[in-house]
Amino acid sequence: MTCMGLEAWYMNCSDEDQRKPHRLNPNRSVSLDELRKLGVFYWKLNADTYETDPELEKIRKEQGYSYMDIITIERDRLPNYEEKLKMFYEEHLHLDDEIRYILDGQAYFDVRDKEDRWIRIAMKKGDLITLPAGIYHRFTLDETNFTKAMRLFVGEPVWKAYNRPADDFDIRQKYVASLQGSLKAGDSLPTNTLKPPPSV
Ligand SMILES: CSCCC(=O)/C(O)=C/O
Ligand SMILES: [Fe+2]
Repeated sequence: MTCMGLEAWYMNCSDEDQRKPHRLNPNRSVSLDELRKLGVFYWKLNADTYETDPELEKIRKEQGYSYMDIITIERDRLPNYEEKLKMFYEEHLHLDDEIRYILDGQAYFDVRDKEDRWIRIAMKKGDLITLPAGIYHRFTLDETNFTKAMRLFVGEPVWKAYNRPADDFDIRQKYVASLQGSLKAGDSLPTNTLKPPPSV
């Protein structure tokens, strides 16, 4: 299913090249609503005007995304390309939200659903996505082997990734509790569940 430009689906378990789509047969698509329930949020923007885009400015202000840089992921442009791609595709979590805006090219983010199944999210130019702190996920280029992405962060960026298993982290436990709707009074929610974007 295509939803305002974002397409996501459940993955098969084949050992084929990670850059292939890995769709089930028949395909089983995942809606924006289902992604939102996992704490994954999405905006569609005009990447051609990202330097002056008031809509991006508004999101950054509202969500507190004070930091930004741009990463180009391509064999001859990214230092230690192979090593980094391998690292990005290891299943991991972060202690903070991961916020990425695709300025050019395309790529996949994979996230685990509540039953620990992989969902593949196809990111295209103009897609801005936020993955909540504590969600297990990974990233890969697709068969076009190129993407340019803006990385956004609240405050000073922390890129540290914790590979699975990382279940003992407080943020992981809070994330899992938020999925089950069992947060206790006084617990803080993963950031994005507090600040959902307007519907797109
Ligand atoms: C598109 S930025 C590279 C991927 C990355 O930083 C990360 O943490 C993937 O999960
Ligand atoms: Fe990550």
